[in-house]
Amino acid sequence: MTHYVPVMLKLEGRRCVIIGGGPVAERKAASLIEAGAVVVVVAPDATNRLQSDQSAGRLIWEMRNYRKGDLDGAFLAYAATDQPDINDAVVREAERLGIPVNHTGDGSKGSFITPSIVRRGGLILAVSTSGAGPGASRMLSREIDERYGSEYEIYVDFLSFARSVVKGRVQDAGLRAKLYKSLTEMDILASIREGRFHPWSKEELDAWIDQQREE
Ligand SMILES: C[C@@]1(CC(=O)O)c2cc3[nH]c(cc4nc(cc5[nH]c(cc(n2)[C@H]1CCC(=O)O)[C@@](C)(CC(=O)O)[C@@H]5CCC(=O)O)C(CC(=O)O)=C4CCC(=O)O)c(CCC(=O)O)c3CC(=O)O
Ligand SMILES: NC(=O)C1=CN([C@@H]2O[C@H](COP(=O)(O)OP(=O)(O)OC[C@H]3O[C@@H](n4cnc5c(N)ncnc54)[C@H](O)[C@@H]3O)[C@@H](O)[C@H]2O)C=CC1
Repeated sequence: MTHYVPVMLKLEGRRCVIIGGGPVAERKAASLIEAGAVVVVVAPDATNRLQSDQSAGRLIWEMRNYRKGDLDGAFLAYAATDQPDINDAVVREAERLGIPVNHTGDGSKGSFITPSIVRRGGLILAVSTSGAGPGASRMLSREIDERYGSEYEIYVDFLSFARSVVKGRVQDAGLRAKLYKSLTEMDILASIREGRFHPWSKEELDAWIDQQREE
């Protein structure tokens, strides 16, 4: 089995090209749109959702068959047609251009695959079976969805705010490490769950940093 390496891509403003306009293309497009990517769909027909996304200006739909050159300038590519030969040709073009490509009809032919995802704000929990069983990935992520509630979004927001203040204020790497460690050790999640948590103000954080500095 392929040993995949998960990465987190920042796609805002980047051109992502999907060849194909069926339900699978629709699913990939939805997550790219959410990320603020410049989404281009090339297909002679498209699902209702893709069409409404095009009408609303959320994606560009080239209403025609794939042709070589469609991946020019792309940061990421998806081969999502129901035609194995076409999907293979898209992968060949992407490989030639050095663009990461997802082959939706046979994951092992592309250079990346898509996990099933649960999001809680900045927290992302991704599940993949390395292509072995997409349905199983979906099932597992539904279990995760039930297990991890909205408190994680508040928690991650808090961490993001607290760490950015620490980063801006504390030059000493040793003290920064100590502060990060105590942030992770505080039982913030429990206090959010019990309704005891209130987001810290900048002043409260500053006071906490000063207190930790002295200890
Ligand atoms: C390799 C991969 C390539 C890629 O697309 O990146 C791939 C490939 C294939 N999927 C197939 C079928 C199905 N895929 C789903 C669903 C999802 N598939 C996704 C990812 C991946 N699918 C990548 C590997 C993920 C991993 O590592 O586990 C998810 C997680 C993410 C997403 O697509 O966004 C999304 C769930 C999103 C969610 O809801 O959370 C369902 C279930 C359903 O639709 O309800 C079925 C039917 C049931 C079944 O077959 O299990 C087939 C057979 C086609 C055929 O034979 O006709 C292939 C081709 C092959 O086998 O390679
Ligand atoms: N990766 C995944 O999660 C899954 C993958 N699949 C596989 O993904 C493929 C696509 O699935 P669906 O979206 O359900 O298929 P679909 O048959 O509904 O849609 C195929 C799309 O490809 C377009 N197309 C066909 N020839 C084309 C060409 N030459 N150039 C551009 N577009 C072209 C069609 O117009 C249509 O929009 C299938 O091969 C299926 O085996 C299926 C289920 C899940």
